Amino acid sequence: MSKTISVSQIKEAAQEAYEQFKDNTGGKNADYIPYLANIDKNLFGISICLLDGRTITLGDSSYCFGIESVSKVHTAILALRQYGAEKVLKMIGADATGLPFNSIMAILLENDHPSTPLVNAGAITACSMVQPVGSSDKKWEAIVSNITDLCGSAPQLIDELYKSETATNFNNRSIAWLLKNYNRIYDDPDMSLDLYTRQCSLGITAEQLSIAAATIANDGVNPVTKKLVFDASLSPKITSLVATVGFYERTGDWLYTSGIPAKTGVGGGVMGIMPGHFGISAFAPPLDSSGNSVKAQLAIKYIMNKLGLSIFGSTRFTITG
Ligand SMILES: NC(=O)CC[C@H](N)C(=O)O
Repeated sequence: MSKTISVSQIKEAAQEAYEQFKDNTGGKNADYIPYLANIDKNLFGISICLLDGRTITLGDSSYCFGIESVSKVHTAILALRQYGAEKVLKMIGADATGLPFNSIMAILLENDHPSTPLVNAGAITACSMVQPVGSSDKKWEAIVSNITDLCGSAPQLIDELYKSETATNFNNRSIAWLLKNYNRIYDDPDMSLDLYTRQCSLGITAEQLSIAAATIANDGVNPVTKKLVFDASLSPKITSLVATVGFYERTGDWLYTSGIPAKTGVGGGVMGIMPGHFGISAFAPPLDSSGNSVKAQLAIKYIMNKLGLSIFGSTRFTITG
């Protein structure tokens, strides 16, 4: 089957989602990172980036919030760019853990690898892999420049968030050293943890995340800047990582109900990839018990279902207008 979807239908679906969920009061801000507990819980933005570079934005889509775990996708891409798909599979893995994002149990159960770059353990490992190994400053430059390429504009470090997170990241410190115990940290553990914490503290907008998602959906070419960010062969690898574990222990429920691979962060952002068609992002701080934004989930699900889209469906669709 094939069908055509117009840009105005996409805009209408996004507008309806925004209206329908903007007053939803479900969920609660992350409170284990003090900075996030104090963010205005009413913020809500949606952004869709089409592969011709146009963006459809609603609400607080240019509000700069903590990227948090969505950055795991970006740095996984950097590791893939620097090492290639096979080495990333060997050095980190590409499996679901079925457990919360910060699980120590997951490492103990799988001590042969940290499972995936999209949970805390694998993301800290990915930071340890970033080249040049041994230089914190140069590694940081590479991380920021990769995120800038993907988003088409630079993220801004939220210093208060970085301090807040550094002062409270005891669980992640245990993860870094446990990984060291299993020879799964490829640089200094404290430096790798600091890079991970800093990248989570980068401020980003929903619009920027939708552009990054569209770059993945567009085989590595940023649809806004037209820059080739990564080799096209990496796109399906990235999307498969996101599909497998983007919502941690709730990933199956998410894919089943939304039909789109997406990655969440405790800052309230969600970034979804519709390969060959668009990138979508929504942002709202209150989270469910797994650390996934309640309103962002509702909005993206609504848009996908309203448009009748799913990466698992056989319908081939074209966007027109
Ligand atoms: N799920 C998330 O967004 C978690 C990110 C956060 N920086 C942490 O490591 O706990």
